[in-house]
Amino acid sequence: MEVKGRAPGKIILAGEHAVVHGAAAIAASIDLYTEVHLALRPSGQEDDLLEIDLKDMKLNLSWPCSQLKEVLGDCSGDTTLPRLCTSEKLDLLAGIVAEKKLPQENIQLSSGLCAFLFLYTSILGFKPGKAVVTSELPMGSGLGSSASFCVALSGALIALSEKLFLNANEKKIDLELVSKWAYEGERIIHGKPSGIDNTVSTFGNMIKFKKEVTKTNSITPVNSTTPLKMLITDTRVGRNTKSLVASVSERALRHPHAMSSIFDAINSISDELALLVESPAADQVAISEKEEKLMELMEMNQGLLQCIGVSHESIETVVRTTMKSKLVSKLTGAGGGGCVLTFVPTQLSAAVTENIISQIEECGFRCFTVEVGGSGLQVFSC
Ligand SMILES: Nc1ncnc2c1ncn2[C@@H]1O[C@H](COP(=O)(O)OP(=O)(O)OP(=O)(O)O)[C@@H](O)[C@H]1O
Ligand SMILES: C[C@@](O)(CCO)CC(=O)[O-]
Ligand SMILES: [Mg+2]
Repeated sequence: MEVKGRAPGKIILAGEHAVVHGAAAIAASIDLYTEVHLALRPSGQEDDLLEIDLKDMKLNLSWPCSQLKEVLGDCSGDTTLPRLCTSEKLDLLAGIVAEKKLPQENIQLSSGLCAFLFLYTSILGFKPGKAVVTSELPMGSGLGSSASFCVALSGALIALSEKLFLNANEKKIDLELVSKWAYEGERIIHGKPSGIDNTVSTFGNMIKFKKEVTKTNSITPVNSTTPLKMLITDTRVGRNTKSLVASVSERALRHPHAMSSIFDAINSISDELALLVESPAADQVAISEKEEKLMELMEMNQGLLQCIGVSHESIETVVRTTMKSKLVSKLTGAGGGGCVLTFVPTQLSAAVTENIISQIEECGFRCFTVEVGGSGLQVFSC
């Protein structure tokens, strides 16, 4: 029995980090995807294995199902009720992954492998199977690679469990359920995620997201009335979202009032950006005025992200370089390196755009454009 889950990466136009602390944020899916092909194997053999093949990293790992069962104990539960990976279980998972002695250059994969083992055993138990993972997204770069991995995996697992247990071959997949399971995977990778990344990777398009504590998260579609063209620069500076999110929380503990004011300001930027993106623009003059305001909001957000300590010298280099051409750039995702967005006005000529890309790439960075606001999770029977 085989299925494939395919989920997009994302950009955050405004509100990253502040969204973890209750502010609104605006995110959109992009047309770069992670795919997880999942196949169950006949069970009952002594050497039943659970295998993952990370094609892009040329890394193939497997664990005997009997070992997983012995170490993790009973993982069965109601797959319609996503549950937290406890710290005790995470320690057990980390131990199982550590036994594989990952090469140093792949050590950051540990959290992803823990998320894989947790989600697989929580949804399918200890059935032997193989996952083959491929991705177009740069890992650890702010484009939601972890969320697209968790969403594609959770979608494939739930589709397979429904085929298995409900004989529901073509049942429409419950996207809410997928997003909730993916969030539990993101908790392993991000530590304290807001939920925006797995939400936009699951549902696609563009959303305004606000994390709620006492009730379900507030998710509002944002319908852009004009095309949004973004140049993405990958600074190729690796970083770790979990540690960046933690550093912001620690700064908020040291400066509670100042940081709360910054989060409030970012909340207002997100609210204004959503209204602006949805506002009508009848002609090119109106479009240009709208784009000027959007760039101002992005510029203010970048300034506040620098305030909370998540910018980086490489990000500031892109900001300064594009500013020379009166363009605005802001980090996207957790920052600390990774990717930077540059808004491309509709009136900017291809020649000027190419010249700006050359200036940025002379700094050793990689530039590319993406389609903003495409589809979310797709699940295919194989
Ligand atoms: N295709 C993949 N296969 C396995 N693990 C992955 C994959 N993509 C991401 N991961 C896991 O997620 C980690 C990167 O997640 P992280 O949240 O730090 O960066 P990101 O999601 O790319 O950026 P951001 O969260 O800021 O958008 C990797 O180190 C790895 O553990
Ligand atoms: C930095 C952050 O706000 C976005 C990461 O893409 C973390 C989160 O919301 O989970
Ligand atoms: Mg992530």
